[in-house]
Amino acid sequence: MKTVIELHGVHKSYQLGQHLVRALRGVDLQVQAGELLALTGPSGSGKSTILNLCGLIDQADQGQVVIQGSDIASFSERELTLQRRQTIGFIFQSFNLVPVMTVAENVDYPLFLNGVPEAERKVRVAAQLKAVGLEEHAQHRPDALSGGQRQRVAIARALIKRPALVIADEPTASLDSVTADQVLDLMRERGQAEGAAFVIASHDERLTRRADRIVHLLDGRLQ
Ligand SMILES: Nc1ncnc2c1ncn2[C@@H]1O[C@H](COP(=O)(O)OP(=O)(O)OP(=O)(O)O)[C@@H](O)[C@H]1O
Repeated sequence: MKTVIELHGVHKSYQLGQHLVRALRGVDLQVQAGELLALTGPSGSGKSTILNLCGLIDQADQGQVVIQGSDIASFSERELTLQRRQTIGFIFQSFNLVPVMTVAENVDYPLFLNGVPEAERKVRVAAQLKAVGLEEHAQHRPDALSGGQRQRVAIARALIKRPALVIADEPTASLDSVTADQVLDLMRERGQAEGAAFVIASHDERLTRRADRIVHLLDGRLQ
């Protein structure tokens, strides 16, 4: 199995006024290709901080973050941005779709940013929309869709660039329970089909039932 992302002895603190908040206190974590990892823990335990580090949005104060064998400390800002664009897909609780773009344009956007030729983009977007069951909504705008359909668009957008890693922050928190089940099944199925590693922060028990592995955080440490 190929390791996609590794955290070694990671510490991260935030300065909050006069206080230093120790969000992570020595975290070791490795996620393999095709694995779905659920990150659980109470509010404030450090889940989002781990997602931000794995998503190369933030950097550790101490310790190493290694993506596909490269320590990110060796990356320039530009290399970090490129790595994020090419290797990592993001799924958010509130979908974060672009409201003035159609469903197809939202899904196409990461490929456009990565400079993929238009003819190839069209084929890949059509295939990805079909895979998430939204081909009939390609020309609709997100506000014409249900919450579950919007999250399917977000899944298609995250997977369209064939990322090694998908980061998801509470992806079912805005969905009713039937829709949440469908979205989770879709993430699981598409993730396995595409061979992407998923790191998902969630309190949702349905997710933890479908995960390959569950890690529990408490006060910035893995239990
Ligand atoms: N930008 C920031 N500035 C100051 N403190 C922060 C910042 N981001 C996070 N923290 C603090 O770091 C700790 C860990 O926060 P984090 O958001 O990672 O937890 P979480 O487990 O994701 O919580 P939740 O489930 O509520 O989203 C908390 O005490 C939080 O207040």
